Amino acid sequence: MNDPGQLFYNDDPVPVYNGGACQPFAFFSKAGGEHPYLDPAVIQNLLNQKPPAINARPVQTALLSMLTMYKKQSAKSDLMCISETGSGKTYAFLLPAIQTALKRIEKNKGKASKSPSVLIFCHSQPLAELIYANLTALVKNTAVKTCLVIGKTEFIKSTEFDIGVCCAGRFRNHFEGSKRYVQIDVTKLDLLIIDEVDESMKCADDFMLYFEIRQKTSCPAYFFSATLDGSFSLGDIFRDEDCFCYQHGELNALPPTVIPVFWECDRSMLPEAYLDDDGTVHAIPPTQNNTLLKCNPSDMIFFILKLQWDNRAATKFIIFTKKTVIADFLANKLALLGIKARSIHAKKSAEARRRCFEDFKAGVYKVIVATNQLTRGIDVDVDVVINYDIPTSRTAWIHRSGRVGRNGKKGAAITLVDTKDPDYQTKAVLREIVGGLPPDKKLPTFLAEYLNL
Ligand SMILES: Nc1ncnc2c1ncn2[C@@H]1O[C@H](COP(=O)(O)OP(=O)(O)OP(=O)(O)O)[C@@H](O)[C@H]1O
Repeated sequence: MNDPGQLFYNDDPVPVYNGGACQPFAFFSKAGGEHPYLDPAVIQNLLNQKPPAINARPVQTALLSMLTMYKKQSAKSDLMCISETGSGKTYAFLLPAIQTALKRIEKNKGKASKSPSVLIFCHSQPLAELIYANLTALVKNTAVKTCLVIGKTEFIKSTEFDIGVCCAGRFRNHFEGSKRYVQIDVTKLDLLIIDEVDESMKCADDFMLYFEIRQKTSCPAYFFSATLDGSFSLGDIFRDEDCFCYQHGELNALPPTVIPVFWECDRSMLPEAYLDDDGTVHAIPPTQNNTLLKCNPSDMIFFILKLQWDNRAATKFIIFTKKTVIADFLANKLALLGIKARSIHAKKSAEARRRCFEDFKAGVYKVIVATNQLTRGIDVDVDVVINYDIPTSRTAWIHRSGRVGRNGKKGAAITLVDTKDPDYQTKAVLREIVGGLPPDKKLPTFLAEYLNL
């Protein structure tokens, strides 16, 4: 977290306020003094967060520096911002978004704008809901009007808002407009923000929408992600002739706060953990020096949870799996074994997801079983991530595992590996995952043998 990262303007490294005597952005609140960029109400809202945001994270310092030290250039230029999972990118783009909207409101002398000043796009509804919750908390007691434009909600009736948080599919209806859908005018946009850019650009329809928006406006666009693996095209959407880039941490790697762990499982083994007729849990605790012996993956998860709880090592867990049906199966199996768990995936409503997160925060459930839809951007306080299966790409594994080790806190990411899995693709992804680990990371023997390393 002490590493300030590096800001570039047209490939040249440029300094940011990162320490020494001159650090107006290291703190959001300077006792007795006005912040050089942020509105006092927004600062108060940052301080009211739980826990309060008092110090700016490096990515936030860099962006605020860019907007003030290089005001003329940043008024026109795009930004590509790559910073590790959990490093604070959400506030890093929300703060400029809010200030941009406030500037428009001031220019309009408080009169409502007929079209948005800032649009923030992200690839999934749960992420949009989370960003929107952060946004509404930060604009409290300001004149900024916000709007959530995502599927499975009512169509918006008015375009008189300043900042919209959107998913491309629903936004398309309002972009084109019709008798049924009010049309959002993007020609007056002041700032376009695309979060999880590498994921968003992989979908052809989303890509086309961003392309069309960029054709209609000359405003700057900011792109954010923790990964950028080259498996997608930025096309003309990122205007790289005059641009800023920021990077914090190693590209496409886990932050050092995440400890990756690999455990061997065997899908063909019969269940060992079961509940008998009188409700007693029978489990053969397969441990040896605190390491689990091989068993089937759902039992493995039960034993991992027990081991961690018995040793008071961790309290809250998120388990990832590729399939909705497996997420439901695992949550049910854990519940049968007396562990309160909830599954959360695309087939659940926004309201069910919101309740699940609230209950999880309150400690009603200690375990969430999620699908890939929750892989990116989701910020819940967990100690351990368990990868029940190997995801479809190394970047997905980084994002899944990056749900721990956030905001400077340490956490473990356990990946279950079935060495009998015949799927060539899974093995190839695992090889990429292992290849991207720090060179001094010691691999368990079973994994090194399985991958012929
Ligand atoms: N300045 C700050 N002070 C205190 N907490 C902060 C600060 N900035 C961010 N946080 C907290 O750190 C956590 C991680 O931030 P955030 O979700 O923005 O990370 P991210 O970089 O977007 O991660 P990901 O790539 O996984 O989406 C959040 O809980 C957020 O509230």
